[in-house]
Amino acid sequence: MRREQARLFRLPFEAKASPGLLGGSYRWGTPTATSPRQLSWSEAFHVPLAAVSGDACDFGGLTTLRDVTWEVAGAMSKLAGTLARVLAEALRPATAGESFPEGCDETTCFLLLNRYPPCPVSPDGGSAAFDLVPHTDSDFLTVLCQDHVGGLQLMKGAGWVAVKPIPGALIVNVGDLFQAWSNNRYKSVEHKVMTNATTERYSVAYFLCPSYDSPIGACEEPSPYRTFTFGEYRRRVQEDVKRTGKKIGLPNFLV
Ligand SMILES: O=C(O)CCC(=O)C(=O)O
Ligand SMILES: [Fe+2]
Repeated sequence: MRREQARLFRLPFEAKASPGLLGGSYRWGTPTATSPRQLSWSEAFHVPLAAVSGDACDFGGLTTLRDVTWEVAGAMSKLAGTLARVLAEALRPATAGESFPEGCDETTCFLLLNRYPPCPVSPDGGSAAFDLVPHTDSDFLTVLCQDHVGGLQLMKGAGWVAVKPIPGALIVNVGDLFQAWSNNRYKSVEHKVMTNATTERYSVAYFLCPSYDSPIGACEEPSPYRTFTFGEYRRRVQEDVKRTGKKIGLPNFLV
C-alpha cells in the first residue's frame, strides 16, 4: 500500500488536484484554516468507500493502486465493524445480533490516504505550526495504518505520548460518536502528527461513519448527551471551526 501511495502522491499536482482522480478527493494543507496555527504540512485523498469500488473512479492509470486500495479498504472495514460490535456488546449485551453501528455502509465510510512531506522548517518540533493539528476523530472508530517513520502522538493524562510504529500493527482509535454512545466510557482520544525534517511519512486511515441522518443515541439512559444525528454533528463541527478556528465537538451536545 505504501508503495502504491507513494506512486499516487508522486503524480504532478495538477493531476492530483484534477476533479476526476479518486473522485476529486485531493486536499493539501488545511482548506478550512483561519489562522497559521491550523495549517498542516500534509496532503491527502479523502476517498468515499463507494468510489473505490465504483467503475467510474479514476485511479490515474495506477491499476495496482485500485486493487490494493480495495483490498485494504475491505479488510479495514471488516475489522472496524467487528471491533465496533464487540465494544458495543461489552456495554450493552442486547446489541448482540443487531447491526451496530446502524447506518454505516460503503456509502458512508471513507478512506483517507495521507502523505506528510518532509518539513525542513520544523526540525524536532521546533515550530508546532506545521503538525497535523491536534484533533479527535468525528466517527465511531478509526483504523489507522502508519508506516515506519513515526510522528503520531496521542494525549494521555496531561501530555503527548508518541505512538511508535510497529511493523504490521494497526492503530484503532475510538471516535467522538462512540464516546457519546458509550456515555463517555470509551474515550475519543486527541491526537496529532509531528512533522519530520527529513523523511516523508505515509498513513492510511479508515473512518467508520454512519449516514448523516443516523441518530447517535446512547447505550443506556440517562446519557450526558442529547440525541443528535451525525449530520448535525458534522455541521456543528464545521461551523465552529469556521467561526472560532477550533472544533468543540461533544461538549456542544451535553444535556
Ligand atoms: O496520519 C496519522 O497517523 C493520523 C491521521 C489522522 O489522525 C487523521 O487523518 O484523522
Ligand atoms: Fe485523526
